[in-house]
Amino acid sequence: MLTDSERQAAIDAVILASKLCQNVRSKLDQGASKEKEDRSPVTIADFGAQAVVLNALAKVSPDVPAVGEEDASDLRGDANAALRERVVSEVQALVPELTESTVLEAIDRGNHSGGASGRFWTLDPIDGTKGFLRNDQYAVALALIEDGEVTFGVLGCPHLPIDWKNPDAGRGCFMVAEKGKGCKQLDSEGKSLGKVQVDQVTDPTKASFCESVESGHTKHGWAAAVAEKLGITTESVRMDSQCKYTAIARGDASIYLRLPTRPGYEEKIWDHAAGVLCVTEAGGNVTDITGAALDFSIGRTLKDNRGVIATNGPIHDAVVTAVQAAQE
Ligand SMILES: Nc1ncnc2c1ncn2[C@@H]1O[C@H](COP(=O)(O)OS(=O)(=O)O)[C@@H](OP(=O)(O)O)[C@H]1O
Ligand SMILES: [Mg+2]
Ligand SMILES: [Mg+2]
Ligand SMILES: [Mg+2]
Repeated sequence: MLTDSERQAAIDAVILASKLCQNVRSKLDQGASKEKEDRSPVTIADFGAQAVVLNALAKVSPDVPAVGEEDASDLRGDANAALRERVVSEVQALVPELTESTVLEAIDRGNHSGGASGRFWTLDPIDGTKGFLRNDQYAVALALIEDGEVTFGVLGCPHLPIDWKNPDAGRGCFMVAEKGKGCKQLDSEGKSLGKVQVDQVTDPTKASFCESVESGHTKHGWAAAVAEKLGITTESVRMDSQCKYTAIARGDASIYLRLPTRPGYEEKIWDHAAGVLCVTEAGGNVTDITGAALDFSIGRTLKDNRGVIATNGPIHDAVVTAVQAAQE
């Protein structure tokens, strides 16, 4: 069971980490990022946000481990000295008492392997790093998993319009979902803007759908074929990161398709845990492309699932059927 102090610490930590990300984004240069072994990008903000969140959680729940995307070994050694110094300096601007060694220690708290028993946090310090670097959407995603089930999630979307239809009216949305208690939206000060709900579309031809910007992360051609089968005529909305889950939870869109680009890819638990709970607690449904529930109990990845389909609920079966029928 989530305690009141864990709930508040998690929300505060995601808001603080989002501030760090926005600070870094205002001064991005070539030295602010590097390529990881898998050739994906990581920035000083990914490391800094992981340090800020896992340091805060260590204070409130020291015995609860964490599955985090980033690893401090990417920051150690002489070759990474300049990047490391910038990470520490960004963290200290917000949490002055942290030192280089406590920053690295906090990042390393994310090395847990996950699994089916007990409680652990999972954190994606920046989801959609490519979007972050493009000045586009990104998310700070934190969830609590208890005995293999996602029970709590905080999804920070620092650049997402509070009102999708009115992007000039302010940005920065923080979604908080708790199993059995719904999903609410907070502003960047942590003030509640009320509960959110998925849209009520029951006719798939009236549905709108969203998908990743990056063609390496989802098969755009397959999604276009699904839309055609469903009779959807509006263009897809391409958006980076778990902000797509926010879009479904708030009723900005009805369908999020993440269709595998290659056979061996295993989706990571931190790429989905918080977003999935936001959608289900807002009344929607999330499965893989076969219609099976996502299994967060088997380690750091969703290795028994392929792809993701998130919808408002009533149209879910029709979307799964169309995804199967449109498979190349
Ligand atoms: N091949 C493949 N298939 C599916 N997903 C992959 C793949 N490779 C990477 N990733 C993960 O995609 C995460 C980014 O999410 P999105 O695709 O929704 O955002 S984006 O439009 O690409 O920016 C991204 O998360 P971050 O690394 O946190 O940005 C990756 O974990
Ligand atoms: Mg990454
Ligand atoms: Mg991610
Ligand atoms: Mg990430």
